[in-house]
Amino acid sequence: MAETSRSSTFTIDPNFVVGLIGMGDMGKMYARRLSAAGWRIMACDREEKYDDLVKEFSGNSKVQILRNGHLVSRASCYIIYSVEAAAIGAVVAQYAPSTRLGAIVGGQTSCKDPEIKAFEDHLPSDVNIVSCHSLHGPNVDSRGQPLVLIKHRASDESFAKVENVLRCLGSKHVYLTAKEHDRITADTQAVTHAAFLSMGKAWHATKQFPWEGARYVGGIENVKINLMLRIYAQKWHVYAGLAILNPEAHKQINQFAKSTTELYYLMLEGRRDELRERVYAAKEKVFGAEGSPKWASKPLLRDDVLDQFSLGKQEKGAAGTRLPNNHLSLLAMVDCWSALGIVPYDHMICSTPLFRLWLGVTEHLFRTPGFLDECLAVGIEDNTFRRDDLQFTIAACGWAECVALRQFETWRERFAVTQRFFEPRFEGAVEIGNAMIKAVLASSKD
Ligand SMILES: NC(=O)C1=CN([C@@H]2O[C@H](COP(=O)(O)OP(=O)(O)OC[C@H]3O[C@@H](n4cnc5c(N)ncnc54)[C@H](OP(=O)(O)O)[C@@H]3O)[C@@H](O)[C@H]2O)C=CC1
Ligand SMILES: O=C(O)C(=O)Cc1ccc(O)cc1
Repeated sequence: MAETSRSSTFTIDPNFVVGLIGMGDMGKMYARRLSAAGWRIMACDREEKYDDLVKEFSGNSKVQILRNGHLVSRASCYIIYSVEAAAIGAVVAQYAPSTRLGAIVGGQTSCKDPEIKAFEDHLPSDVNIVSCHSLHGPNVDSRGQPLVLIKHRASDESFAKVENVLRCLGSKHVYLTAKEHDRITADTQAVTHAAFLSMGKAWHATKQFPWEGARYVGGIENVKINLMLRIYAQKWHVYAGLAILNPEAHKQINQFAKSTTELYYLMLEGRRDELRERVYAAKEKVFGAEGSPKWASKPLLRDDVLDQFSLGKQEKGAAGTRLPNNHLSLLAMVDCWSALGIVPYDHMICSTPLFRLWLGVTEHLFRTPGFLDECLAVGIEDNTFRRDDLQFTIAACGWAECVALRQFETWRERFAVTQRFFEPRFEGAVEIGNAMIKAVLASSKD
C-alpha cells in the first residue's frame, strides 16, 4: 500500500523559482495557488499566447510570464511541464537542453509512462526528476485531494524541496512509482471516463437530453448526467491522453466493453439465471461476501444528497417515483472490476472526485436491499431501456477499439461530435456538477 502525508507546513524560499511550461487550465491553477502562497513563478505557454498571458497576470507580482520554455528552463529551480500528454515528448525534447544546472524537473500529465520516458531521453543527467499529478480538475479545491508524487531520479534533498513547494496546495501527498501511478489511474480514471463517455454517446445516438424526460430521474441518474456533461465540457485531449497513452488502461477499457456486451446479451436473450449468477459472483468478488463486506459501515454516498442536483425539473416517472432502470453501466463496471481482480476501495488513495462518486453510486446499487434484484428484473423483463442500452454497448465497444488502435484523431472526432450535441447545455450544467461534487465531498466528511 502506498504511503501518504498530509503535513501542511512549508517555508518560502524567496530565491527558489518555480517554472511552469504550459499555462492552460492546470498550469494557471498552479501559478495562482503557488504564487498566492508566496512562491516566485516564471511561466510560459506557446509564444503566440505571451501578450494575453502577460495581461492576464499583470496584477500578480509573483508571476512573471516569459516567451518560451527555454527562458523558463534557464531561470527556474523546479520546472513543471503542464502540457498535453501527447505533446510531452516533443515539448521536453525542445526545452530540456536549456534546463538550469542541477534543477528539478517534473510534469503534471495524467499518464506518466510517456512523461518519464521524455525526461529520461532528453534531460541532462545532473537534473533531478520528480513528477506530480493533482488528481482533480482545475476548478476543484485542491485541499484534501490526492496529489501523487513520483521520486523518479532525485536526491532526498530535491524531493523535499518539491514537497515543500507543493504543500501550499493542501493536498494529501501520495508516494508512488510511475508504473504504480499508471496502473492505479487506469482503474480510477480511464475506465471510469469510458463509462461516462459511452453514456454521452448513447444519449446522443438516441437524440435525447436525458434530464428533459421522465426516464432518468433520481440520485443515480443525476450523477450519470452531471458527470457525463462535466466530461464532455472539458478538453478532449485530457481524456484521450490518459486512456490511449496509459499502457495499463487498454486492458481495463477493453474489459469494460466486454462486460457491457456480455451482460447486454444476457438481458436481451432473457437468460435470467445466468445474469443473476454472474452479477452476484461479481458482487461477491468486488464487494465481499454476505456478512463480511468490503464497504465501510457508512455508505460512500447518500442518495438524498444526490437527489438535489437534477438538471431537469424533477419530473417523476409515471408512478410518481423514479423509473426503474437496469443500470447496465453500473453492473458492467462491477463485472469489469471482478474480471480484472480489482478492488476499487484499494484505490481510494489515488481517487478523483469523479471516481469517488462513481464508486459511490455503484456501491449504493449493490448494498441497498432489493435494488440489485430490481435492476436484474428490469434487465430481463423491461424493454424501456433496451435501445439506450444497445447504443451504450455500441459506444463502449467503439471507445475500446479506438483506444486499442491508439487512434487520437478518431477519438477526438467521436468526442467533438457529441460535445457539440450537448454544448448548448454546458452552461449551468457545469455549475450544478460542481455543486454536486462539493456537497458530496462535504457530506462524506461528516
Ligand atoms: N484538466 C484536468 O482536469 C487535469 C489535467 N491534467 C493534465 O495536465 C496537463 C495539462 O492539462 P490542462 O491544463 O487541462 O490542458 P490545457 O490544454 O488547458 O493546457 C496545456 C497547455 O500547454 C500548452 N502548450 C503546448 N505546447 C506547448 C509548448 N511547446 N510550450 C508551452 N506551452 C505549450 C498548450 O497550448 P495549445 O493549447 O496551443 O496546445 C496549452 O495551453 C495534461 O497533461 C493533463 O492530462 C492533470 C490533472 C487534471
Ligand atoms: O476527476 C476526474 O477524473 C476528472 O475528470 C478530472 C481530472 C482529469 C484528469 C486528471 O489527470 C485528473 C483529474
